[in-house]
Amino acid sequence: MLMVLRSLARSGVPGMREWTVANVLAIAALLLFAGRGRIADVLSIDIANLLFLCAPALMHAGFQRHLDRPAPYGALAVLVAASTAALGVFHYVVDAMAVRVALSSLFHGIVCVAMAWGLRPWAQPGRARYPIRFAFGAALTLAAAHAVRALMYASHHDAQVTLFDASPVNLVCFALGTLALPGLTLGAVMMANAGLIGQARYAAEHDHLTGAWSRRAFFGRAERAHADAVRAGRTLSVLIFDVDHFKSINDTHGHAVGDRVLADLVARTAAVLRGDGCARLGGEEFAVLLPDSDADTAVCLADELRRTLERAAVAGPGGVAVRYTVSVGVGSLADGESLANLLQRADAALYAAKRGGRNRIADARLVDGERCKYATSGS
Ligand SMILES: Nc1nc2c(ncn2[C@@H]2O[C@H](COP(=O)(O)OP(=O)(O)OP(=O)(O)O)[C@@H](O)[C@H]2O)c(=O)[nH]1
Repeated sequence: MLMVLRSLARSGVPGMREWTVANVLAIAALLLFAGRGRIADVLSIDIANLLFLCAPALMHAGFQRHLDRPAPYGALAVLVAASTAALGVFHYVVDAMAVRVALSSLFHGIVCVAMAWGLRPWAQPGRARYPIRFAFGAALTLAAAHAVRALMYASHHDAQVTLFDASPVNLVCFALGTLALPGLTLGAVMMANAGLIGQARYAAEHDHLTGAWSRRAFFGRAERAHADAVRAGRTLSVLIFDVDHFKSINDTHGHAVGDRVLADLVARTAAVLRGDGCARLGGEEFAVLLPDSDADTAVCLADELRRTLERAAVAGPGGVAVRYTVSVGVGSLADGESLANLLQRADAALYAAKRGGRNRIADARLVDGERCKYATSGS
């Protein structure tokens, strides 16, 4: 497990450092426990117990950080310190191993309950479900097992117990101790992997600058929307639009202001056309799919968008308001039409709107070769 965690060390996944240190401490603790009788008691009992308490505490801190929550280091440190002090009392004042085992299990049980509560799957919207459920189940199982173990040892506190007797109880506890951290770590690695896959998918499907769908995602979504519309006999429209004279905005106000215009355009488009979201096809060209919208509705929405953007402004150098406009091509799916043809007609309509003077929309139904018989335009 440690090697698996090491392979993910440079992934930048939040919580990875805590999970790795937890595993190192647990291994060190188990080695010290195994040295009982051969090395000093302070190492094989006190230090080993301390490290063994720190391991689940760090696992919990790692899960919290992974879930974008603050790690409760203060509370965990107090709990570890109090438990270590109590373990010290039952070593140096009254040497009672059963009580030490019960206390250690009580600590593990409490931390595992806190861990399970932090991982509760119903409070993690937007995360891959299986890894969260696995880690939650592992934490809950461990909490229950430690609770049983704590009760068992607490009720036999006067019995002479050693951890290395081949009794059934010890075997169960040994199996628990061996599988506990790997089980939690497996959950952590699954969550880390799911997070990395999610990030990679987001990066592939979104434009970094504006947050709009990427060109690749747009074509995937358009294919699905087209297939749905054909199968159900429903309408489908598409808007393709482009910032007018964008080069001159860049040249006049700088590239950073041009970037701001693109981000502003995407945010405003999302507010006007809630539908499928805006996609950046490249440069300053964008598209929006409008499922269940016929041509007339799409023309109205396109004009609402054009008017909204015409009124918009972003801050330029020295606080100057930089305005921009768009030209829009509107295409609506005809009977039996392919997606490629629909997009090609919407694109042709966009260029008709550009030729018509910009800051206007052109309806693909009315574009005939080089001529566009109909376009709505701004002032
Ligand atoms: N700031 C910024 N500029 C970009 C980005 N991508 C492309 N551009 C610029 O967009 C400009 C596009 O210019 P043109 O294709 O000539 O189009 P235009 O000036 O908008 O003219 P029309 O479309 O005909 O109205 C180029 O200057 C590109 O450098 C970007 O991500 N950020």
